[in-house]
Amino acid sequence: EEDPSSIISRFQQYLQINTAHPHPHYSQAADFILSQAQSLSLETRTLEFVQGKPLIFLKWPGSDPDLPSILLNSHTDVVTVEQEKWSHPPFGAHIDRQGNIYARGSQDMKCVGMQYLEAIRKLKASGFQPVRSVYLSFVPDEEIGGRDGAEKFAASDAFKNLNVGIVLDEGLASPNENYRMFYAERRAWPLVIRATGQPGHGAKLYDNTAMENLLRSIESVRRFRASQFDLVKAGLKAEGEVISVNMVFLKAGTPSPTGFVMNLQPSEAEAGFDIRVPPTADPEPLERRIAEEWAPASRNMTFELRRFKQKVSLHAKFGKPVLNVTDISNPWWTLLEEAVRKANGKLGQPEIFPASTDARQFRQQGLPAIGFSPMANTPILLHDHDEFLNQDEYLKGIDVYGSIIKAYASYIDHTRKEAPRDEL
Ligand code: MET
Ligand SMILES: [Zn+2]
Ligand SMILES: [Zn+2]
Repeated sequence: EEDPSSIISRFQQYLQINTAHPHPHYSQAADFILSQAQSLSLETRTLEFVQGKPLIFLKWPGSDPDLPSILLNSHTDVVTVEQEKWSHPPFGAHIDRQGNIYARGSQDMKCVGMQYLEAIRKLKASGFQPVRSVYLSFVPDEEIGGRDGAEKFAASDAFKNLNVGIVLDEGLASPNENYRMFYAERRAWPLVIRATGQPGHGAKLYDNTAMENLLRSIESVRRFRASQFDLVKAGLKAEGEVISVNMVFLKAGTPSPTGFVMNLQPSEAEAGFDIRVPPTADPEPLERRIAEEWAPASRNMTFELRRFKQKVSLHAKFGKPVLNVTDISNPWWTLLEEAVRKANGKLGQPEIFPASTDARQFRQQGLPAIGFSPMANTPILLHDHDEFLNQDEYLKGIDVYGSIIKAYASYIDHTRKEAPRDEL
């Protein structure tokens, strides 16, 4: 058995590489991952769909190359930090007395990328041989939409040749003892609404100012937000099952240079919203609401709604939303549950991921993708200040992945042919 402190120190090394947007140090991360892969004798390949944005791709060959393979995906980038608001440097990976490791990416999701590798290290040391091939992808740009990362990867011939049968990707920390798992995710709909109006003296009361127009929209957005949030608060819906709307920026007017007098009413005002739409929601009423209530042309308003490219309508074909099947006919689900239990982990009910992640690129191809980050008894700190993960929780997660990878990589279905990919 390897000394846990060397395992933790490798995690710290990865965390210390600053891969925060807008200038992620991708080549440093790539070098680190490649050196880890070499120490594990994994086959390595670097794909660079866009220059400067390497995607590292590793293989542990299985004994039966005809069986669909396992893909363990993780992203190498992290979101930016407000450095001065952290108790410990965000790229220092400081460990405090309780064993909490502080770093941007400690939860989202450098933990997972390293846990895959550490689990493989342990399995190799134990003499385990996979039947199915196990692939690992370390992708760039997830936090900015994945266009130059997972999206191009999932569409590539390189990916098709892998004959992937199941994808694992990120989940979320769980404040209680149950790990969380996700079978689908909400869609991000970034929305900007703009109001224009007559400019004028700050002392004058008149109708149809840009600010008034924008404020009326914001009030309407807030009512809708509350209606959705109430469903969650009442326990009627889970977080991933409602539409969330949060105002994330406001821009209007010119602050007074002296601070004494602010007497200009601006002619333009705008607000930005992070909207997340569950796959179970009908997008049309929301689109109508945006056009008619939140940014009505009748109030001189315009809007920009950037919906991430969606090759397949979630409502296509079956007349009901296409989710990744969690029912018992999907063997990967049951295997995961058993494997987690074997490693002494507990699981909650499958959920819809309330944020968005690269898993959608694979799901859109009809592949089952499970979101899972083994962090129990951990506050949810992704994108927050002082993001941390406890070292014992991290080590436990390695054993959980060891158990999952073992189960997946040795799974042979004797009873029937493997389910074909969902036809989309
Ligand atoms: C649609 S891009 C997703 C970026 C990030 N993972 C988020 O959920 O905000
Ligand atoms: Zn993430
Ligand atoms: Zn994130």
